[in-house]
Amino acid sequence: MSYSANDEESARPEIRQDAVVIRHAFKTYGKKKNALPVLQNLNMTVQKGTIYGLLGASGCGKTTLLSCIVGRRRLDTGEINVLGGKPGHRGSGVPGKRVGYMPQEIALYGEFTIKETMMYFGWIFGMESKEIEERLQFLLNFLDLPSKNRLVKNLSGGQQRRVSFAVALMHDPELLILDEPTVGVDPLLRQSIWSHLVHITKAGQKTVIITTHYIEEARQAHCIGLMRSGHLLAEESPSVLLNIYKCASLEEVFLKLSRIQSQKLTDATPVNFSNNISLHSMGFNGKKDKPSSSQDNGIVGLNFHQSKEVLINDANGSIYTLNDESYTQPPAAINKKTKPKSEKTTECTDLCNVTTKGKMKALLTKNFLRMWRNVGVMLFIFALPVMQVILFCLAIGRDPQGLNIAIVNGEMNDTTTCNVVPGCKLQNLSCRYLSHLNTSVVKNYYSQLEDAQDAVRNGYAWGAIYITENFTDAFTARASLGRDSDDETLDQSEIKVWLDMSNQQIGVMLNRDLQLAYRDFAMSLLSECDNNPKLGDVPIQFREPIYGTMNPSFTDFVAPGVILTIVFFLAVALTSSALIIERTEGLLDRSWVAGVSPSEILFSHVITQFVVMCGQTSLVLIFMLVVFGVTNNGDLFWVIVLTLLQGMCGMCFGFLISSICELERNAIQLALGSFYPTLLLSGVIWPIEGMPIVLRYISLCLPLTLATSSLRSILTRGWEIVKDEVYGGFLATLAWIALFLILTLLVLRSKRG
Ligand SMILES: Nc1ncnc2c1ncn2[C@@H]1O[C@H](COP(=O)(O)OP(=O)(O)OP(=O)(O)O)[C@@H](O)[C@H]1O
Repeated sequence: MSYSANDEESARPEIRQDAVVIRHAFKTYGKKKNALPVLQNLNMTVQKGTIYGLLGASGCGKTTLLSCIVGRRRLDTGEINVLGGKPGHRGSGVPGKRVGYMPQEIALYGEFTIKETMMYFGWIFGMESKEIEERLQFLLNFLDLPSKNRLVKNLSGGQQRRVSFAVALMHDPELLILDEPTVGVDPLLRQSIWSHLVHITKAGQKTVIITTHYIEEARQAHCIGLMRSGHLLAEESPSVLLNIYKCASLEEVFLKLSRIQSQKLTDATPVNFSNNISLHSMGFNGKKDKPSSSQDNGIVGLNFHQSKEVLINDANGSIYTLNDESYTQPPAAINKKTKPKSEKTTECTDLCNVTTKGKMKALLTKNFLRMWRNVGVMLFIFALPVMQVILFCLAIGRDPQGLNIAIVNGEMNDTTTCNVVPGCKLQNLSCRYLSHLNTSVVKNYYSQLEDAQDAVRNGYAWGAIYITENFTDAFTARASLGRDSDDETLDQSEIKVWLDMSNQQIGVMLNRDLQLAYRDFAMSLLSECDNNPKLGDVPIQFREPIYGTMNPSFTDFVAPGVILTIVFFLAVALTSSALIIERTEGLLDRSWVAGVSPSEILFSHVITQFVVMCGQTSLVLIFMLVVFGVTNNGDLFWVIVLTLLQGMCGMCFGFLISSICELERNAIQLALGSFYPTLLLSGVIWPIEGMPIVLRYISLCLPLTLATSSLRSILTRGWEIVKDEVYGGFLATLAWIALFLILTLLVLRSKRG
């Protein structure tokens, strides 16, 4: 036998306080000018201690209305009063623990067990673990849930909905808002859910607003709001509705009212339906609402009765209208004193405000537990920076080896032997020169210049070298005659080179090596003959450099930027979808309604990701500086601090992306899209001094640029923090962190409203 709220009707006190009062509510999504409002001049009154069934076709605005009641969204215009306060206002307790909200989507963490789910929400509501355990046991039995240790993702759809329902019931809230809780639930359990709702409202302290597509089950509600296209067509107790419309089912009532509304829209004239009962006509002052301008324009508002209505003022002060003799029962839900109370909440005591500490405990546990449950992903997250550093150090900055050179040496008897004559012997000087070419070069001998050049043309060699058959004589004559040397002597004493300069790095390196080989050759010869190798050297003396080494490596130049880029973009990757995943699964909404603020959510993610980032930063620095021996002449402390700060900066940038983007793929595109411009413009792989002046200024405005040059100065120059180029990088990074955080909070707040 069904247990109906209306069975309790007679036992109820007639005058009740209002739990929810909404007046003249308008709400539009998107651009207000062109869009049709989702809520249109909607009035609603939910009495305390009742079940209010909100019924209506899909898309009529039920969820929107509920989200305004729980403070998740704001009305464009109109007034809303929930539990004596305005939702979203400090001290109202809404959103917060006064409300239990079950959204339409499952909105649960799939990788949590039922118990962990309850613990998370229980802590957010400020409950003690023991209290949560007790409540959990009751809910497991009541909702016929499987073992509390089962993972939510492994439950059936119906079981997941029941867990979601259990979360809403967890803290025994004053106002329970349930968006289709009985979808996918078997009839027996559906009945027991309704019985429970009737039971908890019996004492008059708890209020339930419930939406359902099973219209008939709403017969058990104390009051029903029939909604269509953003209007409330009727707001009455089920028995009164059936009585007035002389229908056998609520479904019929709804169809009848819908037809009337459609007809009115077509006729653009007021419709007086047969019995002329005012179903919903009271304003805050207990008088009939003045027809709104929309009604004047022929859009149906709340009042179907435009005329012939009789206002009844009963002995209890309740006001209702009646023109139907068959109507005997006074409407239970109409209260004369429906004016919303002052925004200052009267009932929400300090107990309503759960401390940030409790919520942070819940949020941090949740974040770390999620990581732990995805341990494979976490291992990858730590392995990734190590792989990147190893690949960078192995693949970048080393001199190319095994470069083929095609050599035609006219002084050699055949193409296979080139005898170096040691000491001060002026014989086979070409071979002596070639012996100074370093080991990165592979010498291939050819007899004809044409063949050597063809080898370069066909990609078999990076350069062709041609030495004449009189090279030694001509070279010796040139050295002894000096300015008196004739052109032929000068020409014959030259080593002629044709390089493949299509690869700038290899071409420049071969150019350098060929010239260095000549310097070594000349110095060794003169040291043998004149005992003074300096005569053979170029007359520019490079003394020991003030910073760096005589042979600087490209790795040392790029490493600071690479360290920061790896840490920055790993943090971006880690955080750029963090909020989106929660938002798309409805979890963020649920946490907000439970009373968690955007800053608490953001802060909990910052702490969690910071821990991960510390691990990543340590690994990057250990592999860069210790394993691969990248130069560090500075203070390791400041290197660590700057790297961590850059990680923080990347993390905050990720949060900003995450808060802006609705879809994960958009966030990924934005994160990836920002990678290359940042890498190219931040002076990581090329000095910004080489950029056009405009780009240079743009470069200085990027988060990595000043930090990179700061870290480079610490590592290679060993500069202290007091140097402006060094602390400039720290200050710029801090400024970026602050900017990203502020923007994220602003975006989150605006989306919450
Ligand atoms: N975030 C949003 N942005 C734009 N339009 C939205 C948004 N949320 C809802 N709407 C639109 O507002 C209207 C009402 O949606 P709402 O979800 O409130 O309906 P509903 O009555 O709860 O539907 P259902 O019973 O199917 O859940 C729909 O036309 C929907 O497309």
